[in-house]
Amino acid sequence: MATIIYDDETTFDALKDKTIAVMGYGSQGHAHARNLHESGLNVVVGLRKSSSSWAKAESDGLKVMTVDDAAKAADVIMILLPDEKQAATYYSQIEPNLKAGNALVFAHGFNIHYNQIVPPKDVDVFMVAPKGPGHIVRRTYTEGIGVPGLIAVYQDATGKARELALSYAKGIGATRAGVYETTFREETETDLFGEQVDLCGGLSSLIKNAFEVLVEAGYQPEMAYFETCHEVKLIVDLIYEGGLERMWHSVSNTAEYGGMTVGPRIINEESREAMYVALERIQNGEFAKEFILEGMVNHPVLKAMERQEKEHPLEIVGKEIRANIPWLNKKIDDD
Ligand SMILES: NC(=O)C1=CN([C@@H]2O[C@H](COP(=O)(O)OP(=O)(O)OC[C@H]3O[C@@H](n4cnc5c(N)ncnc54)[C@H](OP(=O)(O)O)[C@@H]3O)[C@@H](O)[C@H]2O)C=CC1
Ligand SMILES: CC(=O)[C@](C)(O)C(=O)O
Ligand SMILES: [Mg+2]
Ligand SMILES: [Mg+2]
Repeated sequence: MATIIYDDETTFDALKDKTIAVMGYGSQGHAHARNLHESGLNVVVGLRKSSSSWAKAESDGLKVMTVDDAAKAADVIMILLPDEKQAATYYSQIEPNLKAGNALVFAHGFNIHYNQIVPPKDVDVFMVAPKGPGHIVRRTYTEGIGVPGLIAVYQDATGKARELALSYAKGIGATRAGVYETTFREETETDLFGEQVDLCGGLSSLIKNAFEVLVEAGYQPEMAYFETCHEVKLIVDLIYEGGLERMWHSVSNTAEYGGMTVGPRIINEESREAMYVALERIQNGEFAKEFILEGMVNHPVLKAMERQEKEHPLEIVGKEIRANIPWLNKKIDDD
């Protein structure tokens, strides 16, 4: 079983005299930088000069510098750039500015685990990985709660890496929900598996296929949207709060019996085999290689798929429906 660390078992001591550079101000970057800053820690944000987030980070009260200057100024460097861009930026702007005893930090183990970044031996390398999207990391922090986090130490040059990781996790609010100890390998492989098979890939594919079947069978797209997409959140909220048990308790007996008998026929042995194939491609590095190469040629496949997805009837009708529900569709950056 995992070791879990909570808020009252941690302090800011390891970080209180350090400068933390948060590289990137995207989904995770804005959340880490703002939460650490509001936790009273010394934060600078590293961005490229052309970044549209530069002004935003400044208006959020943060000090912004180029990646190069932020790396120079910092003791602890958290890399929150897109995974496929980290290695190039690391070798050109971060590594030349690393000093012995600095710490290099990641929110996902991809670049270390798949050998894209090979840090010098005289720095700490560890991970603080929130188990949730950056915008939720930010929103929950402001609500006085947090998203659970993982920590892992890859390299402990100073003997302080674990303590630093826990202070950092406290600074972003993760210890409020509990921090779990893991390894770079375990985090990387399970995180990729989760987002491909279940959370992002599996779920979106389930929604789209169910929507298409209803529409192809002649039902109105609005009915199909509510049934296959909108209600997912309401059902997932119950599972999130109280497990499958609370969800089965809350739905009708009809839904419970129908769901329990038909569900396994939909996500079946064939799907399970596909899950094993996905896991194997993660474990043997094939997925990582495919994704890195895709990034090196400027994402032709990803861009095409994003365009196709935007044109999907589910997205068209969904947009119209959400526009009529005032509390939906607020800009994600509003939180
Ligand atoms: N998204 C999430 O919720 C989660 C992400 N993670 C991990 O966190 C890390 C960051 O991911 P995420 O937050 O999604 O990233 P985003 O794509 O949301 O943000 C990337 C940031 O990096 C900046 N950036 C991109 N290229 C460069 C460059 N060459 N030089 C300087 N800055 C650059 C972008 O700014 P601009 O383009 O304006 O210059 C932007 O601020 C990844 O390791 C990811 O796996 C972990 C858990 C969850
Ligand atoms: C939000 C999260 O944890 C993911 C799905 O792993 C990611 O965005 O990479
Ligand atoms: Mg994840
Ligand atoms: Mg991920």
